[in-house]
Amino acid sequence: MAALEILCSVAVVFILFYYYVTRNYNFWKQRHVAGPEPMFPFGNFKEITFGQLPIGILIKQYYDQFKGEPMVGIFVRSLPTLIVRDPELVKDVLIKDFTSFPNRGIHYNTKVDPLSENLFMLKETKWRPLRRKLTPVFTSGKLKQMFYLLLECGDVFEKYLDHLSEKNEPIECRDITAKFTTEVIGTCAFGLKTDAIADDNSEFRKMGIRVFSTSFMKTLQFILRQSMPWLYNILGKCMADWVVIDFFTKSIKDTIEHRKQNNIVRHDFIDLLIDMKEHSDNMSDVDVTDNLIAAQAFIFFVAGFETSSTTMSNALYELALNQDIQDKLRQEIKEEIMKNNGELTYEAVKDMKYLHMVFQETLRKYPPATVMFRVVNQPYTFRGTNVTIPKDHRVIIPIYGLHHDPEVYPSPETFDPERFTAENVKARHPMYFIPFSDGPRNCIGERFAVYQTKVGLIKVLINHKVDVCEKTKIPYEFNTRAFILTPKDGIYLKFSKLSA
Ligand code: HEM
Repeated sequence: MAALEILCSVAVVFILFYYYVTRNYNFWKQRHVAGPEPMFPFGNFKEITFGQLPIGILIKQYYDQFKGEPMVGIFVRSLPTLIVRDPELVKDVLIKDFTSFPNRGIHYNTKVDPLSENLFMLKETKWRPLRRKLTPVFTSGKLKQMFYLLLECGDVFEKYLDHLSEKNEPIECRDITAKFTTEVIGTCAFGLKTDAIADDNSEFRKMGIRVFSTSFMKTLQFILRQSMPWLYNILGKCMADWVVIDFFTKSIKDTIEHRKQNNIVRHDFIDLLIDMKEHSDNMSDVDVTDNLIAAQAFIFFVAGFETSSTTMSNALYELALNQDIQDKLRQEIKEEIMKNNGELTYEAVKDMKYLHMVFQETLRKYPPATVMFRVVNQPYTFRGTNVTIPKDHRVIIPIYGLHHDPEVYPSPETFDPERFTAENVKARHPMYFIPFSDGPRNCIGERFAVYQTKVGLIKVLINHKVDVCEKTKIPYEFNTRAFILTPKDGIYLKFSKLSA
């Protein structure tokens, strides 16, 4: 009898759970939006739940499957979510109708994680004044002032490469490029000499690895934060990585104190953040505390080092596979430096047109952020359609799908910088190339990323030839669990010093 009761209870719980998860599965049918059939209990996210595919690649499969549709309705487990395919509608979401889509829908709680009070996570009311204050930090004028810091890091990197290439062994590019970008961001965002390039025990490098490592606890924390925010608010503090939080908070607070006491001016992010604190007028209800400053420096570090280092590694990988492109690029680099009296200046980098094409093609083929999320803050009808989504529903911008659309980029897996001649760019809808996104909430660090990545590439290519070797995986597999598009294993290449 007891067994029967238990069985009945289990059946009732299962039926309730089934009903709860599938209650919305008609959502897109009712709105006549095409999409794949959802599967209980994963919706259309089975591969993500089991870590079988990177999110951008799964979304690209739906993008390809529903060719010709302006949008595709899917279910993130039980949550109706819309993939926006049509580039005009993408433009509406990101730019024209931004007032309806200002948020990414990431839950955060500063009591649980003090560094979550950052530009990437904040909701519109706090985000707007902060973004307005931080935008001048990234102007070309400010970047020009900071360029000498990039060069200093570039010089250390170049020496390190000389030393490594002498060993004549395969070099793991993801590691060396991450050391370079850690040093750059550490220098610019924290005002510290991180020793990330030369010292394998650099604390900043260790923290960088720790922030981007994947673990069961991190996945659980992410799922909890997004699916059960109330429970995250209770348990999140125990799950947060306090080693990372304490390290970054202390580093930034110590630096600010040291600068103030010694009247140090370096024209880097820290100076600009201190300035923001001292002139915190027009910040409406935002209280500019040391913690808020630390959270911004932290997000510059997190959003800036892995994205740029992965881009550098991917560019080197493609250049090793395409020696003609590498030769042409090196030729341009040498010519532009010669034109500037043998110096690598901000202007010289700006004038390297072919480098820009290689950089863009790298980001087309390997966009580090493969999708973007937005949450609508009021009922919204997509232009030219009868499709209305209610407040608080999510949309996905399929960056990887758009970048790999064969009708826009024939043979999308071929690496071809010529896709980015001025003429070819003009002939395409601009929303088919959005590695940094677009509109008011795009990547604030775009300009910085461009220069950091280019200086790193120049420093490698000016004196070294990069080749594939026996350890190079062609093609390489993607890491299916990381949010940023990264290779599963390292990118091993051979570096040979060129004669002067
Ligand atoms: C190749 C390098 C990079 C790529 C591909 C990249 C891409 C992106 C993308 C796609 C977004 C989301 C935009 C959206 O949702 O519309 C973003 C946001 C952001 N990125 Fe980057 N990023 C890069 C480097 C950097 C760097 C170097 C920094 C800082 C120094 C940075 C700081 C940020 C911040 C703070 C945000 C949030 C902006 C906001 O919400 O207002 N990123 N980035």
